[in-house]
Amino acid sequence: MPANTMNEDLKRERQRCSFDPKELTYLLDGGEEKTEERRQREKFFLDDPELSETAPSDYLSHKEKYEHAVKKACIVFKKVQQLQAQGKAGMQNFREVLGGQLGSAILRDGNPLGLHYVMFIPTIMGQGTIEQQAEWISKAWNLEIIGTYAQTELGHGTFIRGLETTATYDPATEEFVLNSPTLTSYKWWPGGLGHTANYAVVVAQLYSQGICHGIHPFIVQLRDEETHLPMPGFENVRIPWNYMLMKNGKVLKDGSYVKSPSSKLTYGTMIFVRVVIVQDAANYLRKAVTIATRYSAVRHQSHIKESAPEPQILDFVTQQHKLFPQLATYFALHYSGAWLWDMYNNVTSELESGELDRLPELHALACCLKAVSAADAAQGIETCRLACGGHGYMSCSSLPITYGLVTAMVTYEGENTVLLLQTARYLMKAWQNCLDGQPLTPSVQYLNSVRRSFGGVYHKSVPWIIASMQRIAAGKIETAHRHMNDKIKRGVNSEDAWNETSIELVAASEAHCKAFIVETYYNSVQQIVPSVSQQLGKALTELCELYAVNTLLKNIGDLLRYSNVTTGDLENLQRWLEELLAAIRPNAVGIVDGFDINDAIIASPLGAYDGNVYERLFAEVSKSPLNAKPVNESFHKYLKPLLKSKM
Ligand SMILES: CCCCCCCC/C=C\CCCC(=O)SCCNC(=O)CCNC(=O)[C@H](O)C(C)(C)COP(=O)(O)OP(=O)(O)OC[C@H]1O[C@@H](n2cnc3c(N)ncnc32)[C@H](O)[C@@H]1OP(=O)(O)O
Ligand SMILES: Cc1cc2nc3c(=O)[nH]c(=O)nc-3n(C[C@H](O)[C@H](O)[C@H](O)COP(=O)(O)OP(=O)(O)OC[C@H]3O[C@@H](n4cnc5c(N)ncnc54)[C@H](O)[C@@H]3O)c2cc1C
Repeated sequence: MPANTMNEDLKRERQRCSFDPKELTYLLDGGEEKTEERRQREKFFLDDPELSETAPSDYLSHKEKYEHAVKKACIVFKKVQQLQAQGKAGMQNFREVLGGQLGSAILRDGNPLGLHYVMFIPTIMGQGTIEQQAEWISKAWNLEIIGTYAQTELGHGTFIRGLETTATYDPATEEFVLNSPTLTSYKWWPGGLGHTANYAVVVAQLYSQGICHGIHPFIVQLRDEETHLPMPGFENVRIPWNYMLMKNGKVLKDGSYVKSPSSKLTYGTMIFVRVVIVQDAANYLRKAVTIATRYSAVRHQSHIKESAPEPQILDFVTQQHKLFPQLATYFALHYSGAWLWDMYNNVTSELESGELDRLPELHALACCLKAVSAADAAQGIETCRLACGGHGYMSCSSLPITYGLVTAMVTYEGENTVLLLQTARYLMKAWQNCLDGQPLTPSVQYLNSVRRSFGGVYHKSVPWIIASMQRIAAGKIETAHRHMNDKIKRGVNSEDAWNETSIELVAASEAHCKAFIVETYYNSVQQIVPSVSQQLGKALTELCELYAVNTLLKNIGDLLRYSNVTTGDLENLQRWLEELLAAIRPNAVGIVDGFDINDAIIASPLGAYDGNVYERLFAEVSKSPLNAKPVNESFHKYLKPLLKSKM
């Protein structure tokens, strides 16, 4: 590959960008100093020869992939420890390096230590007493033990009250006896459970004095700390009394049970991971859209005008319509995720002082935001893949693997439909409160004002779109509430009525979440614009407008159903969409440059900063062992005899 050459199209794109991409980078990182720290941190890991790929892992066996992953995870861990010793890394960096964008670039096939940092340690922090934290956290932090989070069983993932593993307290020995007696009670899915972890937080039904007290977390040793041999299986495994995490519900030594202030505090780790997923989904989407945007600026194909040369495919408006909403969606999820993270931290400190009031609202928002961000990021990444034509299908483009990672988010940490129904539960209560004149929490305040007016004359502004989306959400919430209550009045019991109305409940929940995202995104941009250059402010505003217009236009049916919008208004919206695509076009490459994703994290010949797509693609395929010899052995073994026999 020619060294140090920059693709001419990308050079031109960079010259025409109206703002300085560095300004966007600093904004996203939280300042120039933070950008420098991040870049140094990335360099520290990515420049390590032991961590860089010698060959793409696609050509390794399953076993080899696992072994490479463990080796790299250990190197990464030691390097994080070095940073820690220099005061340059904390828990957040562990998560970033071991689970986030940087981690997934180093450990392309998954991180055997991921659950240790993302769930095992956070569960001990959130569910353990001070003494338990003191005992376990430092061991876990220093990797003297390796943990995972074992909740899901072969028979149950969603319905955790149905878990079958039991933990029965034996006051005579002051131990819990854990049992997974059936095939369906096998712990199934926990990351690292197979070969890596030697401890787990096991979620089990607690029995004491003959009474079941529901699910609780227990620390269980899985493997010998020296030999790593598995401990005897899950039949009557005894663990000491203080291995039950007892910050919330407790069993006293005599076996009496002390209830938690809320049984849902046991579900705290799930809220934490859902909150983290929103940011993570956004980051994967920005990686995919960086690849597809740079590729679309370099790739020339077909004609717009017969008389002109083949254009960059980014000049096709349909291509812009595929990619620019993904750029905007990244920002929408980024700002909503940041908002949710703040709320999570505030509510968590309130919980520490015994205030539980805001937990239901946090749960409702975390559920729908996790569901919508995972689904939209997955769909957006798939759109980016398709936007790269055949080359997007290639594994080396990194788009299929990125899609694979994000589509898993739709299922884990609460399957999306199930989570949207949790939010719907909250919305049904909110609507009832609204009807009864009861106070509403901030995220559903809009129900009051929308209930008073279903009107609103079109004007070309994001606030009009927010009001329209709130109208749609309120309309859907009202419809689902009314239909469910009609059924109940006709004698259907409330559980069946819920199930029969669940399509509308899920739709109401999604609409509520989309309205929340647009509003949060808009408010964030409004706050940012005065503090950045006029050019960047304009670019950020255009993206926000695009997200709002495009989201509304994807819901034309709902808009017609729940508002007094006219067909003329819809035409105005379509024109606005097209104007925004044209306005964003010159800045598209600048925006993805502003994301400042290191080429080693991009890991795609289609999306490198220099735009040498074809040279890099060629170099990539030449790494395949299949291309090492001109004739593969299988020709002599199988094809040749077959060809001969036909003669
Ligand atoms: C940079 C780092 C990147 C990190 C990226 C992450 C990578 C990690 C990779 C993989 C991790 C994957 C790990 C897992 O998947 S672990 C397993 C996760 N499992 C789940 O999420 C299970 C989903 N199921 C549930 O959450 C629940 O069972 C349920 C669906 C909510 C139903 O529970 P239950 O039947 O008990 O509850 P009800 O429906 O009856 O509701 C009762 C009331 O409780 C409220 N509720 C429910 N959950 C919570 C909660 N978490 N917090 C607060 N309140 C909660 C619910 O709203 C009801 O309230 P009400 O007032 O209406 O009665
Ligand atoms: C990659 C990956 C990693 C994971 N890591 C872990 C881990 O580390 N630790 C761990 O404990 N678990 C882990 N899990 C398990 C994960 O949390 C569960 O798979 C998830 O919670 C979904 O549960 P399920 O598989 O039982 O799906 P199911 O609940 O069986 O879902 C199947 C279908 O039934 C529907 N459904 C179920 N209940 C309802 C309902 N009440 N109303 C309407 N529809 C419903 C769903 O919408 C879905 O369409 C992981 C899973 C994956 C895929």
